[in-house]
Amino acid sequence: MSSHLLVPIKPLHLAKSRLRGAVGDHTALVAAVAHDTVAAARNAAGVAAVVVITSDPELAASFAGAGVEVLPDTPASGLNAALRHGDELLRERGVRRVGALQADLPALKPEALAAALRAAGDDRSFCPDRHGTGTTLLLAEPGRPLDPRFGAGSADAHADSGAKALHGPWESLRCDVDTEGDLAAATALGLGPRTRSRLLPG
Ligand SMILES: Nc1nc2c(ncn2[C@@H]2O[C@H](COP(=O)(O)OP(=O)(O)OP(=O)(O)O)[C@@H](O)[C@H]2O)c(=O)[nH]1
Ligand SMILES: C=C(OP(=O)(O)O)C(=O)O
Repeated sequence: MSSHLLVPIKPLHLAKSRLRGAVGDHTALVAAVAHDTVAAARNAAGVAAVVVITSDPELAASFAGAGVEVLPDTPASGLNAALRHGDELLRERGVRRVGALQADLPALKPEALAAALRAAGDDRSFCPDRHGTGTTLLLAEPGRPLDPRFGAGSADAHADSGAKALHGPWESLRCDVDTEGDLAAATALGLGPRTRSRLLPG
């Protein structure tokens, strides 16, 4: 069954604080990473639609311009609250299967996401990040709430919630970028075009 993927993104000036200083224009890099992530996800087999959740006006405009649906954040702050709100909206519309994908996967390959979605089947599932502690993708069971538990130690939290861990040859899906070391790992896997032109101009 195909999935609708929610992609939450903080206001640009607040996002990816540990990457400040890694490049000249921090907000442009965060936007480039998010656009590469969403573009790859939209091209993955098994993804019915990608829906961005953000209250950042610049991001909202650029994603809308690219034909991506954008939902605003909820008044209740925080990542899991934003995801719960998006999940409720989608399920009210009759969407059967909802997932959450992190916005910081600049090397993501559509084939990698498609393979992980196939491996998930109809199970509640999650993909741990390359460090094994965080989560890059969470999938609800069809017809069931997303019940997101993102934050420090979210891989264990999602496993404790009954989600199946997805392990397979999808390094690009596991490579979220919080630090300069993560950016180097993503660069080795092959960056998406917008991130590449920010980091490796010319
Ligand atoms: N829409 C929305 N997205 C959020 C919110 N909090 C976090 N996110 C997004 O969720 C993902 C993980 O967020 P965090 O780990 O809190 O922050 P980060 O920007 O990745 O990095 P740090 O500044 O290093 O903590 C990122 O894609 C964020 O942009 C929120 O309140 N609303
Ligand atoms: C919030 C998470 O991501 P990050 O690696 O950006 O902290 C998480 O993995 O649950």
